[in-house]
Amino acid sequence: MTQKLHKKQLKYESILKNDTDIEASSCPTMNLMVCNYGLVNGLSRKDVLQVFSHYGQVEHIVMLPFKSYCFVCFANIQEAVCAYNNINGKMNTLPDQTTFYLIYTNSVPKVVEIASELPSGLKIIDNFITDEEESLILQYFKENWSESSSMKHRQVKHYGYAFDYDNNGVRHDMCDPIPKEFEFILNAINLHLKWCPNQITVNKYLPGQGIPSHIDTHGVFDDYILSLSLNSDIIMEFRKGNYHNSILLKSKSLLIMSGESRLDWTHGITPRKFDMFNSVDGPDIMRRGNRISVTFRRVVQNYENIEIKKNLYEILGCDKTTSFKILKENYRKLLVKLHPDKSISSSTTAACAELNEAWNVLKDPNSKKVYDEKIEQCDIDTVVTIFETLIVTELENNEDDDTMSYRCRCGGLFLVPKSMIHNVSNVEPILFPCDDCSLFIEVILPNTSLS
Ligand SMILES: O=C(O)CCC(=O)C(=O)O
Ligand SMILES: [Fe+2]
Ligand SMILES: [Zn+2]
Repeated sequence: MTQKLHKKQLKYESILKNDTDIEASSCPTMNLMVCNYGLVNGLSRKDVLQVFSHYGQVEHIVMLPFKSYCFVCFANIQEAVCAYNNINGKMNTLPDQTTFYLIYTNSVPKVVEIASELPSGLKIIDNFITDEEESLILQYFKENWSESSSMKHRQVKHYGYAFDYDNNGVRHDMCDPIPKEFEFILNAINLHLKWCPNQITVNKYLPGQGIPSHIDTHGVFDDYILSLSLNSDIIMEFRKGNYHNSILLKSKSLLIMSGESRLDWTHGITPRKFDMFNSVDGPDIMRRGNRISVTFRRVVQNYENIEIKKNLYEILGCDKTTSFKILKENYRKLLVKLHPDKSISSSTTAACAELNEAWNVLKDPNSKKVYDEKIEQCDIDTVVTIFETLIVTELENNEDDDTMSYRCRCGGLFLVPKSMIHNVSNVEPILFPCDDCSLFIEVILPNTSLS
């Protein structure tokens, strides 16, 4: 065995021992651990069977939620040896032509289900609409789609009120009214909940796209948040503290969040091309299709009086980090473009007033600071969940690479560029995202002062 392969093997053995308290075996057994593939990197039970059943009778397969390894048990040792010799370290016949690294183990872990109990206040009505109704709405979107906001990870369209992603509130500028084609759904919702939404957000997700974990802003929207799923099933992740429940949303189902599930739990969709779910044989994965969701909310009555209008930075074509000089330049340029002396119309007068208002707040460092804090308050609803707080020596040093890393519980990796650790004078801990899920680690730097 090459030295590199041996090193890998030792690493996998220690992960196995750490995670499951199971020992690797130096001589052949009936059990094989696939060390580098599992549910979290998209391996399904069917894939495992396809590769292994070629060499004997596969007795059972143990897939673990959020793990990048799995286990295969044969009826006898000879078959396991045959599989080991033909598969370990060699390219397999799966469409992605991956290479499995295998070790023999003394036993296999007990099957663990993916936590999927509904948080309190959450309800799902399967088949809330019929196949025909689903087709009608999909057809409507096909013919009438114009994006409201181009988001990095999905397409979005709003009706009733425009959603403002800068403060997770709503804007009072132009927005299409709720189309009459949606009326039958509004009626059905009203029949169920005696509640009528006035704002609709449509999200279009391709496989691999998602939405970060968040709580829909309290105060702006009332107690119900509903989501109708169309065209593809998906798993939505609900998190609160250490709890993490994966909830299956089938197409045509209506998700109703209220109470605790709406106010205290975050919800999000991990950007992946597949989802983990509990099949009758145990945890497995399913591939995603193109999904469209229709979110129904009700903007609270007196929200009209709350003073979060259009983002002031956006008005000036810049953001929080823009320098005073550029801010001023932008203001001048926009003013010249808009000034009512040059083109007289009520809309330019309104735009001009808006521009002056933005400039008046942002030109003064004190009022700018107050405004920045107000925006940050609003941003709190986009929750960052910290997986662990670490010091630098707890990270794995990747010798032939300029990064350090740490394994997430989902099987993904937190990558930390070495330059961030050594050349940064920052005294605050820095957050790094998992490349696979919505968690962050917080890294305490050598020169971070701990209070
Ligand atoms: O796609 C979904 O079902 C949920 C969308 C969502 O959470 C939102 O728009 O706030
Ligand atoms: Fe949401
Ligand atoms: Zn993760």
